[in-house]
Formats: sequence, C-alpha cells, structure tokens
Amino acid sequence: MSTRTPLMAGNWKMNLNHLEAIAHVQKLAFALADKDYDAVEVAVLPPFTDLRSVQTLVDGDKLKVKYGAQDISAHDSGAYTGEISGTMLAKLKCTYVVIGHSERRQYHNETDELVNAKAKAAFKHGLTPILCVGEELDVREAGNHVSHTLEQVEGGLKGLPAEQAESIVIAYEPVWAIGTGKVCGADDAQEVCAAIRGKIAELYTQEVADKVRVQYGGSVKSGNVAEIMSKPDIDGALVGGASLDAGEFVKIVRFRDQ
Ligand SMILES: O=C(CO)COP(=O)(O)O
Repeated sequence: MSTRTPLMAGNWKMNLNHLEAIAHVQKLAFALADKDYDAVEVAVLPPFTDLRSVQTLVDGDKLKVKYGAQDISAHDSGAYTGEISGTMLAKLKCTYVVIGHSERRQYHNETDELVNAKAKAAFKHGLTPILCVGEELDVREAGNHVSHTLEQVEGGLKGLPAEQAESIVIAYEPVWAIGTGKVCGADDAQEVCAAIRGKIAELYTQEVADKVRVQYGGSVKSGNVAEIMSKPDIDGALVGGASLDAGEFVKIVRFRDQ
C-alpha cells in the first residue's frame, strides 16, 4: 500500500484579493477538523499579493493549512521587473510553488528549460515545486498524450538529484480538461499518472518513484474527486475553479466521505 499522503491543493489562479483570501482561509480553517489534516495535506496557492495575509493568518492561528505561490522566478534577485524570487517566497514561509502550469506555458511561452530552471530555484530556497505537465486536445486526439507528458516530466526534472526529485509533486493536468468541465476519465488519468511514475523510476530508481506524489488536475469537483482518488497512482488533486468555493473545496478535501 502506498504511504504517500494525498495533497489536495487549491490553485486560485488570478482570483481573490487579500481580504477575500483571509475570509476564505478562515472558512477552510473553521470547516476542517484536525482529522482532515491527518488524512491529507491541504494547501492553498493564492496570488502573490495574498501571500503575506495568508501567512499572517496561518502563523497567528497555527493553522495546519499549507500555502504556496503560483510561480517563481528562475533568478535570485536583480533587474527582473515583475518577477518574484525564491528568497522572497521562502521569507513568506511558502511550502509549495507551482511551476510550468499550462497557462504559463501557453500565455507566457514557458519552455521545459525555463520550468527546469524554476524547479532548481525552488529547491535552492527550500520550496517544493508542483511541476505541472499535460497535453493539449490535439495531442491527445493523435494518441501522443503519454509521450508528450513524459517529455515535459523529463525536461522539468533535468539535472535534479534524487534527494530533490523524490520530494517533488507532479500535477498531471490535461489542458483540454482545465476549466472546461470535461474531466479526464479516472482510468485515463491513471494511465498517464502511472506512466509518469514509471518515467521517474527509469530516470532515478523505483524507490524515488514510489515517493513522488502525482496529482491530477482538470475540472476536479466534489462529485468526481472520489473516483479519481481511488486510482493507485493518483496522490492528490490540483483544483482550480472549485477551490474558490470554500465549502466545495472542503468536500474535495474530504473525498473519502463521498
Ligand atoms: O488548472 C487547474 C489547476 O491548476 C485546474 O483548473 P480547473 O479545476 O478550474 O479545471
């Protein structure tokens, strides 16, 4: 049996200002009991401008919810207007950082090379990357979804030592299932998540692969999460739209009760 603790993470994308963020995390803290945090790890991934507010609340009230950022600069400091460094995120005590989200690959032309540099920057500052991978619709229709996704996995992990690779989180997010309401079938998601684990075993060892958490993301809701989470190689969910509703996200966290 897997000893991997599921990670249920809410990617708020560009939603909720810092006041709304405080109200939202308060609702989560109020609704989640200690046993929820024992069963799974819960994380929120707010916009950069909310992180200080979330940190103050989590620290002040000793909340068990974890938090992280949606992106990181590949650089440590300097003339990079608009970027946020790993040093800054570490100072705000972030646990996680999303890298290579398809929206960044698509709208900001992020390449595997840049995503890999961001993974290295994250580890350098003690942050755990959530490396997003996944294919567009035409790639799936052509039957190349597994090879496409594994290329992104290999590109993102390039040069990382085993001690870092084993702690990374990989989020399989088929682009056609993001924000569309079209959830990837649980068996289809399992196929790719198992292939991702197989690729890590090939690049490192089976022991490393067994430690890596592989999440599924793309139109996850309280109504479909239990089936997705029943698959052996799926260790959590990266939730977009449904994570903006605190009540719905709590139900997702409690997928075992569905
Ligand atoms: O992109 C996602 C999470 O990173 C998924 O978004 P949705 O849950 O809104 O489909």
